[in-house]
Amino acid sequence: MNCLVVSATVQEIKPFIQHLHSTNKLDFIDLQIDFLVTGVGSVNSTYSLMKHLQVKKPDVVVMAGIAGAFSPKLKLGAVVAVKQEAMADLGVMEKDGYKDVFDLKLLPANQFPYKQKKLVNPFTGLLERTSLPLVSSITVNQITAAKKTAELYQKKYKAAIENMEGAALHLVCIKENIPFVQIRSISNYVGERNKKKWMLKESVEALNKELIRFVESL
Ligand SMILES: O=C(O)c1cccc(C(=O)CC[C@H]2O[C@@H](n3cnc4c(=O)[nH]cnc43)[C@H](O)[C@@H]2O)c1
Repeated sequence: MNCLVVSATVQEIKPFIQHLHSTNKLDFIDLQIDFLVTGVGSVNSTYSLMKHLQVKKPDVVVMAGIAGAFSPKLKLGAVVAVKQEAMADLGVMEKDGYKDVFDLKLLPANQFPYKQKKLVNPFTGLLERTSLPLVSSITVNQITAAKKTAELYQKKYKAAIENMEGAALHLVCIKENIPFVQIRSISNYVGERNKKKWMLKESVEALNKELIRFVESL
């Protein structure tokens, strides 16, 4: 089995890479792992993923990264799997409020690969296999720093977390019919721009613990 592990930055999967170098577990199982560090954001991740898929078709793609949470109900360092993504900031801010591409009728809400405006992971077996809480996520180009925007997104998309690459993974893998899963660890709360409050080290540690457990279970 070929597994592609994808992240926006190398820092997010460094402990996983170090673990692979220090274990001989993979010598005894049929699992080959490739890494892809895409750079931050949907444009970078779409390009990198498509470029990789042109030369190699993995049996499973695992995106691993940190994320912001909308509610303190999700604790910093908690690890979740994403069941669906929405592209939250693709639209227009008008006098009477925010309209996304679906509100603007530029995209039909159920046009493949969208289902009710969302990019839903159809590989439910893989999601269950993570044994992680399943959440709804939004993907943004700009980290949401304003409380008002955070409230707008949370209300409109009923999202628990936000990140900057997930929708690209969902769109590419659904369209290419490649099994995938997205695992995220909570590093900060959305709307809070003080990076000193981000629990980077702890969230990366928690993320990698789950990533190792999941990949070794494949
Ligand atoms: O500075 C570091 O040491 C460091 C270590 C690991 C990761 C980073 C990043 O900057 C990762 C950027 C990545 O994180 C996602 N993210 C995290 N929080 C949010 C958020 O509140 N809103 C949107 N995205 C978030 C995002 O996917 C970025 O690609 C730094």
